[in-house]
Amino acid sequence: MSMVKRIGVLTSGGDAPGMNAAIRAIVLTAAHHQIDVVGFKHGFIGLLQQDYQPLMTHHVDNIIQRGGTILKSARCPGLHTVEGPRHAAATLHELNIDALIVVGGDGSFRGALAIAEHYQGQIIGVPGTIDNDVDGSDMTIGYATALDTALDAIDKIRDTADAFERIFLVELMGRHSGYLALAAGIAGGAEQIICPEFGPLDPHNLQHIITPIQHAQLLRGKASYIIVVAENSYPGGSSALAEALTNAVGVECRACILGHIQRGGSPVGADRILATKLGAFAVELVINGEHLQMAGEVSGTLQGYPLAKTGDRSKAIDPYLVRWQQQIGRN
Ligand SMILES: Nc1ncnc2c1ncn2[C@@H]1O[C@H](COP(=O)(O)OP(=O)(O)OP(=O)(O)O)[C@@H](O)[C@H]1O
Ligand SMILES: O=P(O)(O)OC[C@H]1O[C@](O)(CO)[C@@H](O)[C@@H]1O
Repeated sequence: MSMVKRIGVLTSGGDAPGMNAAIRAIVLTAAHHQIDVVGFKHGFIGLLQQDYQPLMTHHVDNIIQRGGTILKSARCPGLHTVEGPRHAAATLHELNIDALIVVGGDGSFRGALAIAEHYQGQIIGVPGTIDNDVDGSDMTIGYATALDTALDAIDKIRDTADAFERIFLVELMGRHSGYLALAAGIAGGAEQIICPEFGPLDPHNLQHIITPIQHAQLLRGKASYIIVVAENSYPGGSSALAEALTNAVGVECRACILGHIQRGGSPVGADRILATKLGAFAVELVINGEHLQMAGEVSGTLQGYPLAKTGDRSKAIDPYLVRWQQQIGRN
């Protein structure tokens, strides 16, 4: 039997579809190994405010299909203070938590590392963010669902863009990464994709965006034209870019910002499976005595990955898709 008696779990940062499935897998796997689970509410805030609840198997009935997170999530400025991580570790010691599992993005893992400076127990991460910008796992929990949500919206925008023969800019989330924008742009048949990995946009030189639009107009006449734009790609966002392009091209451009719609909804099958595997594997990492590792899946194989390296940004957006998009002159 495992020496670990009690595990803490929390969800932190932007919520992602599949976080509930991960919580469920953690609770069910822990129960199988006779390990108790305590869920901390609202991310790290639950550690600072001792806001928690025991998680029994019946608490995770009927949640695998639900978006959001039953534990709630939050960003926790308190953890950035000198006292915050010390305080969080004190809560874990006081409640006899042998290991903490943090479900979130690389920011949450930085928070976990700060707590580890003061905590005697084990810490394991599970990558949950729609941004897919975490090193050490091909996919993060929530990304597949967010991609499908974005596609559903892009397909609908195409209908109205087509009817009005308009240029649309569709802004997708991703903070500072273009995984979602590239994938949704390709799968949505976008005419152009703009994301941070293609280099910063200079508001005074938009010719490389304008020229392909003009070419398309020459070839096809007036027709729908969709540009998928990752957030933070242009000062003032896609609305400002739409205005700049309207002035430059002389065709009315509209911006559509999908925003938090991308974070919601029932997780697709791929996210439920990934979350189940990574949640279960995180508990196994704990039982095996691992510490400061993230449960990841690379090329179909579950593996631990150092938490400290998860934010290194070494996982590039798909180079094959980037090259193809460039070859066909659509970025
Ligand atoms: N350097 C740090 N030191 C201490 N705590 C941190 C640090 N970076 C992040 N955190 C904690 O982790 C929380 C979540 O981080 P962040 O807002 O970057 O989201 P994330 O986990 O990267 O997820 P997502 O990118 O999907 O929103 C922060 O609100 C903060 O409490
Ligand atoms: O909901 P908030 O705090 O505005 O965060 C938005 C950010 O969170 C993310 O959705 C990640 O979860 C980013 O893509 C986005 O930049």
